[in-house]
Amino acid sequence: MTIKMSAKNVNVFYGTKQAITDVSIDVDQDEVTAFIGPSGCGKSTFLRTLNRMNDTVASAKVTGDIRLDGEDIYAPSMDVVQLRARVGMVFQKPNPFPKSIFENVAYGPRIHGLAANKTDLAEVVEKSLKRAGLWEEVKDRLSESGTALSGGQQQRLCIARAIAVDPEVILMDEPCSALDPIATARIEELIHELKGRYAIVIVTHNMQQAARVSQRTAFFHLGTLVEYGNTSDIFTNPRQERTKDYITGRYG
Ligand SMILES: Nc1ncnc2c1ncn2[C@@H]1O[C@H](COP(=O)(O)OP(=O)(O)OP(=O)(O)O)[C@@H](O)[C@H]1O
Repeated sequence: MTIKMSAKNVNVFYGTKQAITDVSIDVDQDEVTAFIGPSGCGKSTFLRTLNRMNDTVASAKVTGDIRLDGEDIYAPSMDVVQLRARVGMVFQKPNPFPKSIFENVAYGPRIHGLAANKTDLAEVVEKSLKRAGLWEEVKDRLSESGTALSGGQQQRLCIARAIAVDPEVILMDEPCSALDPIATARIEELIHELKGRYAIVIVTHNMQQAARVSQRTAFFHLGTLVEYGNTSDIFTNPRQERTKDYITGRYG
């Protein structure tokens, strides 16, 4: 295992309420990691600690140690804008900007100074849309609004937008929950294609999806990490009773 991100003894509080208790986990560079668990167990909260999205919630407080390639992402010297480019995020509901398809993808590389000129920028946009599996569908209408695309296309546009700034890690928070089965299958295929190039962490409610897309699975319950291991072991031979109860549908 090549560790890309490492979290140690992480706690998250919303005001006085503790949402995550003492979670330690390593995220593999080359594999897809799934976070599963019943509603409210803290999957999204923990995911958001990995690129400091919790900073945007006034009541949220994070303690513990989280590292990206060994670098403390909560260090005062860490540039959070830069961090969120390195650790990109795709949300539950596709959220393209109300701008053209081209601009949705070009925005990040432009503000991060990743393209020297217009030609360069157009290349980055094309490469990102290709990598997100959307290019063929949109290449003739790049100036149309991103919000006019179908839900599944919008989600792939959001993935292209994350890819455009050349991230190292992509966090996906239930990326298919607003999509139909065909659009969902397309995103799952895409996750397979992106694996290896980016470390990927996906939160999902859907255990079949976790089993299909991930190689590592973390099971959360009541704000704690109950079990973390190879996806095949978690689903066929869990060590913890609570994991077994969850995957056999006894609760959740
Ligand atoms: N902004 C917030 N302010 C206060 N409490 C919050 C906030 N966000 C989440 N929580 C609480 O933290 C706990 C964990 O929530 P979180 O959304 O991380 O769980 P989850 O496992 O992702 O759930 P779901 O699958 O339903 O999205 C819950 O009790 C939730 O009510």
